Amino acid sequence: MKSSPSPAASSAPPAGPRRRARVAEPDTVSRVMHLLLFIGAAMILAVWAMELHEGVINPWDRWMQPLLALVVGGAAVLMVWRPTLDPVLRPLPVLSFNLYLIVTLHMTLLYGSGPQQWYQTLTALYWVPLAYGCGFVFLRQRMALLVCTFTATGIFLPMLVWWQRGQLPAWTHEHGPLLVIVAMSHVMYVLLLWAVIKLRDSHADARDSAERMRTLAATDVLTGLPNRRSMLDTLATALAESRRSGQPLTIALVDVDHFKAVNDQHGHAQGDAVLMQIGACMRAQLRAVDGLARWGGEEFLICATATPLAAAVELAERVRVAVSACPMPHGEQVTISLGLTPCEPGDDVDTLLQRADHALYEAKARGRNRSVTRTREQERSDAARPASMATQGLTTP
Ligand SMILES: Nc1nc2c(ncn2[C@@H]2O[C@H](COP(=O)(O)OP(=O)(O)OP(=O)(O)O)[C@@H](O)[C@H]2O)c(=O)[nH]1
Repeated sequence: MKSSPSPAASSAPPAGPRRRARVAEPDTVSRVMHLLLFIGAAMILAVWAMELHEGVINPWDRWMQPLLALVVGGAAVLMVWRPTLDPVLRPLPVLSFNLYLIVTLHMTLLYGSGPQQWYQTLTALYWVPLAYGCGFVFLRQRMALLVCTFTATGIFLPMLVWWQRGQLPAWTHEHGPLLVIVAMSHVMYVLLLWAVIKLRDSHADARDSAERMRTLAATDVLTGLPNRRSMLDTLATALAESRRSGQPLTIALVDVDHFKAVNDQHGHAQGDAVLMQIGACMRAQLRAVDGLARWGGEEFLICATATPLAAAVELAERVRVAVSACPMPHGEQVTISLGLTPCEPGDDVDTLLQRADHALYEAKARGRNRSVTRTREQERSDAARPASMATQGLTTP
């Protein structure tokens, strides 16, 4: 046993509040998208009603706009009603909106006339950047880029060709350059949106890998349990919480008995497998709220929150019996020793660990495969007496 109270405990950073994942949950994203679709459908209907009321609506928009509102709103309703349909239906409103804009623009140019033709062309062109934005919000990056390119080409190419061929009689010489400028601005919109989405994705990637690094830094590679650094944070938090709420807190330092012999007789790889099995076996005996960490080497630490010493002794016994009954990869029984100590007024992480270590030392000294408790009172009276008369903690079995 190489057990020592943690000098690192005092220098450990105080446990900070757990960071909340900043990446939005998928259902939050979906909810926002559904809301956007409902607002979109309402706006299309509002535009339709206004144009109808003002008498500036095209004959084809009389039915195309309500149809578009129906598709957009209907898709939103279906997505809310059946969330599994969400990924399938997501492209539908975007594609319909883009397609509608292409069709209404061309219909306007082919069948509209006079100033109304210009009004309709311009109003449709105003909405196109919104269609690009929807593409990047609702679709995957590549798909969005494809849809936007298709929409921009579908809108501007025929217009430029028709203008070039003089097939747009109401258009003067200036309309051509104007059209080219608008087309260029649309290319810029799409590129800008694409850059923003790229940036957002790379930020999300950076956040994910930072999160992964944090998890790795707090996890023991062999057992998958929290490591010593993480447990020091947990202890500091649990101690502060215990002081604040007055709830009891007990910790137990656990050491595998004669583990060196396992390594020596069965090899280091089997030793590793035994440690993993012990970790899993102990974790299965604890409540989810209890902390269990690989403290180092063949040592583990249990942090039993809201647990008085008497209950922790029962818990330690349960863990000890479970480990000794647990089938091990090398086919032999393995036992553990535990040193328990309750959190008492005036304790900090260091004093707590020190007492647990003393208790563990005593468990080893008394023959191993047992748990021993140690309180502050015992520490004080031991300090006051000669070593030969030191009091002994509660011990099992
Ligand atoms: N396989 C393996 N062995 C480890 C690991 N970490 C520490 N050990 C071994 O654990 C053994 C601990 O031995 P000791 O400290 O002498 O204690 P022990 O043999 O368990 O005896 P007691 O604790 O006194 O019962 C050493 O042989 C270490 O090499 C590990 O990650 N994997």
